[in-house]
Amino acid sequence: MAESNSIGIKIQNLRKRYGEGDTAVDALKGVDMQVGPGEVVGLVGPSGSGKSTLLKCLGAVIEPTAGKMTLGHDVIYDDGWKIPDLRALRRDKIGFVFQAPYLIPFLDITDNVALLPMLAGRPNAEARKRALALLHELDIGHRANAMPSQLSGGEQQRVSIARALINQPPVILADEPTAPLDSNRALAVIRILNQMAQQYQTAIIVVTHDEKIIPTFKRIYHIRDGKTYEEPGEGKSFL
Ligand SMILES: Nc1ncnc2c1ncn2[C@@H]1O[C@H](COP(=O)(O)OP(=O)(O)OP(=O)(O)O)[C@@H](O)[C@H]1O
Repeated sequence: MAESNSIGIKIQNLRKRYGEGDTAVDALKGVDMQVGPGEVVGLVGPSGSGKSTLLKCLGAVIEPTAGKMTLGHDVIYDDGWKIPDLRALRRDKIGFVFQAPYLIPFLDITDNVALLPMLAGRPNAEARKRALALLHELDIGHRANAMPSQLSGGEQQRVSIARALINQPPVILADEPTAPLDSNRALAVIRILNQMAQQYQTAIIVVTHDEKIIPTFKRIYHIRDGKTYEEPGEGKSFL
């Protein structure tokens, strides 16, 4: 479990400029955001507002232009990367959940979840044991030997949440995780994300347009033209 004095995610005055000169695009114009351990917040905004750019910066997929980002206990960026091994950072400190589950079709779901710790050098048996325990927590342990194609879309998304949690990262970035799901399954995914956030003290950012889940957030960051604005959400029960 992440230690309790972790700050989750903190972003300060983050800027991202694509290109240079006349054709430069300022996609992030000084973004501030903070998500505590155990908290799930929504990030919503129109097309082109900077959502993907913000997630890619936070996920250490692209380099910001300026500002500061802290994940868990670590300042990862302060006008330059502060972590020498960005691959290890992405593998160990950040969980990703996407719109599509992107499971590996020729591995059973336990190996799909166990793959990251195996790649990090953990013994296979230990990684599979931990994966199985997580699959049980996500109510899908009874299908542990199934191949991804044998599962429904909602079940596959639960497997992808288990995969995001396997290294117990302080942060999970979820990009439209419920878009293809019907209302009940979308709310089930949000319920699971909230439970897991609490249980593992993970800070979770959910980028979404999904009207089915927006009322469930207690806090929402709106992003417009490269700037974020925080608002209380409705925090509706999703049980
Ligand atoms: N690689 C790039 N080079 C130049 N400009 C880019 C690049 N990627 C994004 N942009 C620009 O940065 C701005 C923010 O784009 P971004 O993809 O972050 O928005 P978004 O909110 O995720 O949009 P959508 O909801 O449509 O995916 C847009 O003006 C976009 O055209």
